[in-house]
Amino acid sequence: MKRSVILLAGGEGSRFGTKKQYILLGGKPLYMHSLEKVLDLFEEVILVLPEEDLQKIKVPPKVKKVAGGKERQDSVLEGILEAEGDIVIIHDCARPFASRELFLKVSELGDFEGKICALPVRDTLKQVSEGMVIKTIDRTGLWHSQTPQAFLRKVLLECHFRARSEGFFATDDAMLLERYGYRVGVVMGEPTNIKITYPEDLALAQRLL
Ligand SMILES: Nc1ccn([C@@H]2O[C@H](COP(=O)(O)OP(=O)(O)OP(=O)(O)O)[C@@H](O)[C@H]2O)c(=O)n1
Ligand SMILES: C[C@](O)(CO)[C@H](O)COP(=O)(O)O
Repeated sequence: MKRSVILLAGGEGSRFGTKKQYILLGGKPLYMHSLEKVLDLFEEVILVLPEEDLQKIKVPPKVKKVAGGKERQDSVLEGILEAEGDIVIIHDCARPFASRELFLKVSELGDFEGKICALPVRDTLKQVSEGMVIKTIDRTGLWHSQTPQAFLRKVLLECHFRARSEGFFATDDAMLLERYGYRVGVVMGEPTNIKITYPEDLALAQRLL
C-alpha cells in the first residue's frame, strides 16, 4: 500500500509568540527536522505551510507544498486532499524528535483504520479550580496522545468531511475516527517526542538536542 506523510507546519504559533515552524533548532528550521527524517521513508511527502509562505519556502523536489487553513484540522484536510497514498501519516512539525522507527510503527495499521502513538499518564492527576484541588482523577487507562498518527486515507477523508459538515473540531485526527465509530490502535510513544507549544519548550528541546 502506498503511504503519504503529511507534515503540518501551517500554524501561527500564537502560544509560542511567532511562527515556530521556522525557528532554528540546532541550526535548522524546526520543520526541517521532521522533513529530513521522513524524506526517504515514504513514497509521498506533503508539507503544509501558511499560504503566505508557500513561495518563499524551498523544499527538495520530492516534497509537495500545500497551503494550510485556519485551524490545524483545516490544514490536515488540505493535505489529505493532495495525498495519493492509501495510508496517510499525519505529523506535527512542532514535534521535531519523533524517531523514524515511530513513523514506521504507526504506519503499520494491521486491522485498525488508524494508529496513534501515545504515552501512559505517569503523574497523579488533580482537578483544580481557583488554586484549590477539587479531586483526584483516576489515571487508569489515560494516555497522552502524540503524533505521528496514521490512517486509511479514505476513512480519514470521510471523517474530516463529516466533522466539517457538523462544525466539529478535534485536537487530533484520531478523535475524528473515535467520533464516527472507527477503530484506532495505539503504540508506545516516545518521552522525547515533546511538542513545542510555548517558548519554554524550546529551551527543553535545545537541551534534548
Ligand atoms: N492552521 C494550522 C494550525 C496548526 N498547524 C500545525 O499543527 C501543528 C500543531 O499545532 P499547534 O502546536 O497548535 O501550532 P500552532 O497552531 O502554530 O500554535 P498555536 O495553537 O499556539 O497558535 C503545528 O506543527 C502547526 O504548524 C497547521 O498546520 N495549520
Ligand atoms: C495533535 C497533538 O499533537 C496531539 O498531542 C495535539 O493535540 C496538538 O494540539 P494542541 O492544541 O497543542 O493540543
